[in-house]
Amino acid sequence: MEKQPRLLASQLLLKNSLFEVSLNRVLLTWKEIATKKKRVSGGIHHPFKVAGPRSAAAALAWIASLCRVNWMAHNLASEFFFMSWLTFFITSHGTSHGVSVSEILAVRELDVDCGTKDDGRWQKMPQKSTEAYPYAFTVSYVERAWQHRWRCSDVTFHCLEGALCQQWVQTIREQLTALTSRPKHLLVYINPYGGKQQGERIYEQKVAPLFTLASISTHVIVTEHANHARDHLRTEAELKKYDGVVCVGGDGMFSEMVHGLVSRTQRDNGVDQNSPEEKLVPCTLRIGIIPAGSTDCICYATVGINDPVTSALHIIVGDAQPMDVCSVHHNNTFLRYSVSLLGYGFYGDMLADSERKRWMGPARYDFSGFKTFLTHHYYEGTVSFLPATDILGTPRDKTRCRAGCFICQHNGQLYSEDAPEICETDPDVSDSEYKGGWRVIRGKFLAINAASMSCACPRSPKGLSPAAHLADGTTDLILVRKCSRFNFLRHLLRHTSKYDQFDMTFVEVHRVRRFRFTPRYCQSDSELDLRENGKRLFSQICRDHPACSCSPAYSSWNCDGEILPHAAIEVGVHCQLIKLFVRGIEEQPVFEDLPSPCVV
Ligand SMILES: CCCCCCCCCCCCC/C=C/[C@@H](O)[C@H](COP(=O)(O)O)NC(=O)CCCCC
Ligand SMILES: Nc1ncnc2c1ncn2[C@@H]1O[C@H](COP(=O)(O)OP(=O)(O)O)[C@@H](O)[C@H]1O
Ligand SMILES: [Ca+2]
Repeated sequence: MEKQPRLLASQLLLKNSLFEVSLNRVLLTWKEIATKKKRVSGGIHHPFKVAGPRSAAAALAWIASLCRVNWMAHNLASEFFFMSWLTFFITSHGTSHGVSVSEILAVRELDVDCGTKDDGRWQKMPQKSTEAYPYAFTVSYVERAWQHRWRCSDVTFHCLEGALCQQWVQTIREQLTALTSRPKHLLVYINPYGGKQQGERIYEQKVAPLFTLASISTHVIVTEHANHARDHLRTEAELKKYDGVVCVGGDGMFSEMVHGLVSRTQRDNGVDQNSPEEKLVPCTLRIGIIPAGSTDCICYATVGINDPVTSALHIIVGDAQPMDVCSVHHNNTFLRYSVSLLGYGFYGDMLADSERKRWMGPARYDFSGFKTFLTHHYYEGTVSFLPATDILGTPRDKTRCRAGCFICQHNGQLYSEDAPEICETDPDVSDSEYKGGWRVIRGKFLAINAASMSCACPRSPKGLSPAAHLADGTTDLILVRKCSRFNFLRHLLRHTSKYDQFDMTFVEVHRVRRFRFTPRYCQSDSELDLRENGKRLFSQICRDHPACSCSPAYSSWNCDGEILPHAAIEVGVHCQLIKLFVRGIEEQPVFEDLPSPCVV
């Protein structure tokens, strides 16, 4: 015989505050909880310990037999903890599944009499359960899927009394309203031409329904030209009306958001962006990225996957992750900000070539990457940098920047205390000097890269600098000296394997706070003007042997996917200048005896 809900306990729970009830251990047993909708088929690695069925037939039988949901109000020592952790457990065959309130997306009452709403998210209740238990509500919550993906799952609760049902809904809504970090109003910019030109479709089909479910209102702008979003944010947007801004596109689109927001914040606070030494004011609005670009490095390196649904869910739950931003100057004039890659030589040349092949979509990078590899140009110049000596962590660490990173917290605190820089000298390096704490290296380089974060992306899941941190106030300066094509290929290939790309004689990596690059030959203003207009100069061919076809005098900088025509630049890191609607890459739990596939 089935157990009836313990009404006394449930009434007590709902009449009084959850606080009071938390003093008594309460277990409410609700009868016949039916459908968990949106089941994902096959290959799901569930982060919780779930003993799932092992075959499709067993899975169906198991789903059909999902029989009981127990809402448990725990007797917790800390009341605060209780408030943030109203936990529900779905029990089946002795297994349970807990969901934190902070990961509940929405709660909705169901009109059982009229049948369940069939809007693609709901499923018809079994006739037997609707007759016996005519009231129901559905809780949508975050479920972790494979490789850092998040999905929206639903669980429907049935009961005998309408009032009780409403009280549950109201109580859960109150809990959700108390989560103040969740955005309610968002300003969304869609780049219709990014990546495979799917931005609008991705937003309408995958993201907008989730924002609606979570009662987030949006103002959506489909951009009409490059820099539309940047200029709108910088000058026109009524930012006070919003809890955050969202871009649908790639790294270039994200870069527009950063430029718009950071410039607006500095202007509002009277900060001169042209001064390289100026301390910038952090932005208060968080930025969300719905990946729809070609590389999606920022999204991939902060979430662990470039998946629009996952990113939308991180926005809904109100995640926040601070991020470093580099400012780039030339002759005391502000050029750009960068959050991921600043690359001269290989990545600059590849980007310049790929811009002419935008019609190829994301494949342009493979084509231009291959072509640039074959040209094998090197560039002469001087790199000066201020090593970050007072911090935790090095670019050769085995540990990675993950959600709640201790190194970012520690180094971020150091930065805000304005600790003085101390630089030790290294007498072993023959072609480098030290000048006032700055280290100077001259040479011929195939690539000079600065990675302010790992720069992990689908092409290189560990990234350009796997141990770099999102918010530690430093950038990893990677110098790849002139070497054979074969060795350079080995270095590049190591970005895609478990081998260390820095463990090669012609590669060095330094964790720095500031750096400068000066090409061996000065660029004239006329050269710069022509480059700014996208033209490549004949005068770029080798200065020593004008008739030969060896390396040009200058490359360009790839600044988060935008080309900088100036070769001589000065770069400074601004610790935690912006915040994203992400939490950093979550550690994935280690499974013992994981059923495969495990369906939940
Ligand atoms: C022979 C195998 C070579 C494999 C090399 C893989 C190394 C990959 C490191 C990639 C770092 C990417 C850093 C991010 C750069 C983006 O900002 C930029 C613009 O992105 P988007 O706006 O989405 O177009 N993307 C690039 O510069 C392309 C890098 C692709 C490298 C092959
Ligand atoms: N409506 C538009 N038309 C043309 N270019 C645009 C538009 N909106 C944004 N852009 C520009 O497109 C470039 C690439 O955008 P992005 O979204 O990063 O795609 P991808 O990853 O494919 O490069 C960015 O530099 C951005 O400034
Ligand atoms: Ca950093």
